Amino acid sequence: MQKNNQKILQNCNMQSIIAPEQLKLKFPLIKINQRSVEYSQNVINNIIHKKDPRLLVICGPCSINDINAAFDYAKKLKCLSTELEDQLYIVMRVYLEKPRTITGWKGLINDPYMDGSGDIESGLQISRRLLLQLIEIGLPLATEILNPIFPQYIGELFSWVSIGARTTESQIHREVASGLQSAVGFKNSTDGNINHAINAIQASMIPHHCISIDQTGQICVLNTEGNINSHIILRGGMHPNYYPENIIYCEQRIMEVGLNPVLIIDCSHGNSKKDYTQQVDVAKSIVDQIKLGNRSIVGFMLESYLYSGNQILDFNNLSSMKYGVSVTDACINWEKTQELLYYVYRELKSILTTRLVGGPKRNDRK
Ligand SMILES: O=C[C@H](O)[C@H](O)COP(=O)(O)O
Ligand SMILES: C=C(OP(=O)(O)O)C(=O)O
Repeated sequence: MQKNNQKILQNCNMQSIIAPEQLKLKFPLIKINQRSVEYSQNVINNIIHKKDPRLLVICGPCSINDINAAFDYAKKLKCLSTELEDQLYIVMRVYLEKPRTITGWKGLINDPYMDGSGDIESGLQISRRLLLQLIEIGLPLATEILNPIFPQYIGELFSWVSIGARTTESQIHREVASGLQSAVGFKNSTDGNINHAINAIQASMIPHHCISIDQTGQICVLNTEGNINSHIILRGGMHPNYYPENIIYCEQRIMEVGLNPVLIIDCSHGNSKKDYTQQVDVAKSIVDQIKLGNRSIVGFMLESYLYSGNQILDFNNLSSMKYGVSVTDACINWEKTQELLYYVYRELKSILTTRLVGGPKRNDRK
């Protein structure tokens, strides 16, 4: 038997943490809320399969850095989502892990105190408690899965998940996706390549056998069932890829592998050329394309927070951080978000409900 802290890899030490079932005992998902997560997973799966004509809107801060700000944002989003729910199905972005291009803060789970101490056990506890509170408000939640073990702790709380541009090509992430009940969006790669995401969709649709941990924390083999709710997210790369010619190219590539095209457009990242204000133009282009008859776009993503822009995270001066301003990618503010979603709602009202009639159903392989 190895002792907990005995060095296995030479350049690290180890520390045990709480098992998933212990965390869930401390912060249980009560039956009524479990039903509401399952309900919203179903709604989203129906949108992906074009059985529900509403547009999926995944909207929220680039990362969750402050529980109170997340909560304030969620309350506003809930009111708006209730108002617009006959046309738009709004899901809150609750991103708790951040993949970094080189280095940087890796999110609430990995470093909850934002001081580099990396207290992951506290990160998991704080995150699970927050997620339960957000579900209690009545919002469906979305996240990016980065660490393949974390879904064992919090995975059942999300109604939609993403595999990011930096991990779409990873077999491990495709395996995780194949074991999830919720829809999974695979981002195109950071350079704009869409083939990795299309490969990932196909890989995640079939069953896999892979190593993970079980609810007791014991290492185990997972036998996954395959996920028929996988789809692509166009997030741009070296150039934006939300223009009609990009959409048509992507639809054709997806059809070539025998699937009906289902696309979500990320208005941020490469599509906004990293200028958060341009998210509005991307969303407006999506509206125009839908009005002109596009059937493959089923939703879009926005990076939005209470206040606009972003700020540099200074580990040594946390007290000077501004409330409700992103510490990772820049976001549009709440007022702009609201204005934009009202615009989308107004422009698409009466179009969305009819656009899917006779349209291709995603589920049927061609
Ligand atoms: O959405 C978030 C960022 O684009 C992603 O985490 C990469 O961030 P970085 O390039 O600042 O590391
Ligand atoms: C990291 C993100 O996106 P991408 O993987 O597209 O860079 C994100 O949406 O936070």
